[in-house]
Amino acid sequence: MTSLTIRRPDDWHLHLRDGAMLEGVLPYTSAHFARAIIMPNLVPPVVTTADARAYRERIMAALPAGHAFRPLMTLYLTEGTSPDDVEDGAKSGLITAVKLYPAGATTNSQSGVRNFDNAMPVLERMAKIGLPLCVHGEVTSPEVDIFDREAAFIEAVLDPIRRRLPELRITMEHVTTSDGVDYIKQSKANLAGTITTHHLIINRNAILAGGIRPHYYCLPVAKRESHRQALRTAATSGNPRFFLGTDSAPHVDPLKECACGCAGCFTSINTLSCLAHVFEQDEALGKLEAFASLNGPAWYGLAPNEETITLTKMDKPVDYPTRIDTGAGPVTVFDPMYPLHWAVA
Ligand SMILES: NC(=O)N[C@@H](CC(=O)O)C(=O)O
Ligand SMILES: [Zn+2]
Ligand SMILES: [Zn+2]
Repeated sequence: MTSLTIRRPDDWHLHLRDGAMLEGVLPYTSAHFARAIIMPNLVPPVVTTADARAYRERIMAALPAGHAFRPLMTLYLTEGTSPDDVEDGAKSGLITAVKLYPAGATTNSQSGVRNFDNAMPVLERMAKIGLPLCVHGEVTSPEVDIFDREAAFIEAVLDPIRRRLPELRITMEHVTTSDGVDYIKQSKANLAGTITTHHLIINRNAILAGGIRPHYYCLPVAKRESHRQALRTAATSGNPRFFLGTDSAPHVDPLKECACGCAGCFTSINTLSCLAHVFEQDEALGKLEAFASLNGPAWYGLAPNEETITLTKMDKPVDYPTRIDTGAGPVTVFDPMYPLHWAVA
């Protein structure tokens, strides 16, 4: 197959940041994607419906002329979040989900949840009104090995929350382990998972073997090869519980290439080329539309996009920049370590 037309995709987990970085990265997402779930981990975080409304306006102001793009806003769950504010935001149509960061788990998560009991009133309200919870699923205890933090989270936090509130709809974000895949597959209802582009492509060797490569460092950290294989199988299976959340998370190069570099891979520019490559390799190009364009909207109760995009396989590799220049500084583009031949027409 040399050309593939699918419904226009959506990105169900995206970091756009703010200010000059927002202006620099948004056009790459809005060029290909119709909608995206916008992560609220700004500094300070997007905590209230008023914060989300103001952030949405800044995103719309940064949108290039002629791009149709709908940001789906989220609220950053804190122990002080008001259930009424969440319900108002959801009922007004502004808020699509609430995001749970265990405090200290990842970039700008200091204001996240420490004691899950304190978040229960909000979670109960969300279960009542059918508003999904997106979770960064890693425990933060220093005793737990960083490669085990996702599996530990499922047992220590996610499963207990689901037992307490079975009606709560939960999106397990950026699943990186076979434990996560199995847990989602086994659950009867109200649980789905997003998978990033980069976790389908790299395992932990990319970060550590032959030299330390900070641009492959993200959270949850990439795991061993068997986990990557499990993610590939899940993504290319067509199972409606799994869909694309790129977790494209730009940081300027000086903050990645230093003694204590930030976590995050910037993939929005070449995600669709990477995905077409991955799905073709696994003889599953016919399932790409389900993963990128159908399963996500179905989970969030939205219609799939009517417009389409066409991916074409070129003889010569597509020329992506190594890095882009934003007003905030240079940002290195995710390198899949092989040439990409699929291009978005
Ligand atoms: N994925 C990452 O490595 N980083 C994200 C935060 C997150 O999604 O955990 C970021 O905001 O930089
Ligand atoms: Zn995360
Ligand atoms: Zn993220």
